[in-house]
Amino acid sequence: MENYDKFNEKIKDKSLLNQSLSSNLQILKNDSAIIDEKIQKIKENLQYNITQTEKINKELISKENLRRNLHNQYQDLKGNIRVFCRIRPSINTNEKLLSMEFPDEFDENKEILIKEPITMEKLNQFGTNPINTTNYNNRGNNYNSVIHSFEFDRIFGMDTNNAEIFDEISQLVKTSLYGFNVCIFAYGQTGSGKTYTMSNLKDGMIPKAVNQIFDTINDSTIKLKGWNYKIYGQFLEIYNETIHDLLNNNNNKDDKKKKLKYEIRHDPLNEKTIITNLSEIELLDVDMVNEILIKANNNRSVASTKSNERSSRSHSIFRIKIVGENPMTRENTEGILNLIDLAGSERLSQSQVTGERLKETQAINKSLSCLGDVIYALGNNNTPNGHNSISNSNHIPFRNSKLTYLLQYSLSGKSKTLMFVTIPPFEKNFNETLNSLRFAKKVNNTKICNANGSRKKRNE
Ligand SMILES: Nc1ncnc2c1ncn2[C@@H]1O[C@H](COP(=O)(O)OP(=O)(O)OP(=O)(O)O)[C@@H](O)[C@H]1O
Repeated sequence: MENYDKFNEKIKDKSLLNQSLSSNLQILKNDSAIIDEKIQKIKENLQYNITQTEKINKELISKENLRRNLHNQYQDLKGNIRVFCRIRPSINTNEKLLSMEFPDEFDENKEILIKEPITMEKLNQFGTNPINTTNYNNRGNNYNSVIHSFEFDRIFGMDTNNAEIFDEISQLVKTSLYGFNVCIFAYGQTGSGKTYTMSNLKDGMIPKAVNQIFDTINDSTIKLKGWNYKIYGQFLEIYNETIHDLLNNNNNKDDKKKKLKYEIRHDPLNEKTIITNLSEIELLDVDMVNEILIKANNNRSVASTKSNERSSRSHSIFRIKIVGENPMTRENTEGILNLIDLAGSERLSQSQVTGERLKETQAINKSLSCLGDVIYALGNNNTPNGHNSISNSNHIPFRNSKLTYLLQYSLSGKSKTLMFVTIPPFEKNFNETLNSLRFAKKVNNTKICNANGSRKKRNE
């Protein structure tokens, strides 16, 4: 009997335990249902957020593309080939100034008028019936003087400084961040201010352009949009149709011994160009550019006994490669900004020089006229979207000089070109000034496409 009671007691305990367990199980089941419900809600929220992020990313890409397209269209409207004329100031000299007239920067009219200095020879030549005349009062005498007129996109007078000039080209520099190739040339006779415009350490176009590129890529909005950029620099010289590396003095000294060859190689599929063996430096900040400019200048001096003469007789090209990557939008860009200080444009008569000087003269004459021919041919070969096309081109003579061959993909396709024609302010330089302006007029006088594809002819 006692055992029976104990047995009953145990059964009672177990049933109590069972009851407690099943009620706990029920609680757990309820909790689990609540947790499942919460997980489901979190999943739904997550899905909603993913969809929203995808939507925002798509909007971001399309807005970024729209912004880039608008920027590009704005640049297209200004023209794919632009020419700016810059007049150098007269410094510490009593040289007689050339008589020139041009509008101030706010004037719509962009014409420069240059009065031909009167010489007895000219007076005899033109007599009293010149083709293009005006009254020119010189020391009380009435002379008829020829006036030459040229029209450019901008004309900068003697008191314009480099910073004001850079303001005008800063938008163009920006297009290289968007994967465009840009060429900025300085063309003019020796001493007209090409190097001052391009490479002046304080505020030349090279340090200013690099400064702007760094400012833009370090801007927080660019980073927010997901873009990372790397910047690389090369500095080369083309002298007598031969390439020299201005960032590697050993190579220059040992060129012959080591037979290092700097050859231009094109990749037509990707429209990219490399120069074999040429040094390339990753630019990490703007201070590196000043070091590069000083180094390049020293290397130029090593290559020649008379450094000034060498700089006048060769083309120097600062090539900045801007590589952009956006993991958010899975986009990649690569743009090249070429800043080019051309050899002095003064035309030495080939009959008056011999030997090394004759070779130099022929090389400069050939490459500068080839540059003019190429730009002119490209200008007449625009596609309806305003881009120069090589594929549907009539023959464009890129191969006729190292300079144009090297710049083939930077002058055509998705590219922009700007030329500074620099002129000195003196009467004594009149003939060369006229030659420079005529060359620049040929470059500027190309048919260009505006954004809606219609063609207009300039400067007729
Ligand atoms: N806008 C300017 N303001 C002040 N000085 C200038 C300006 N332009 C040129 N110069 C000065 O005039 C001189 C000749 O200029 P620069 O060396 O730039 O000429 P260049 O055309 O590059 O000549 P080269 O073909 O020999 O290289 C230099 O002493 C330069 O500092």
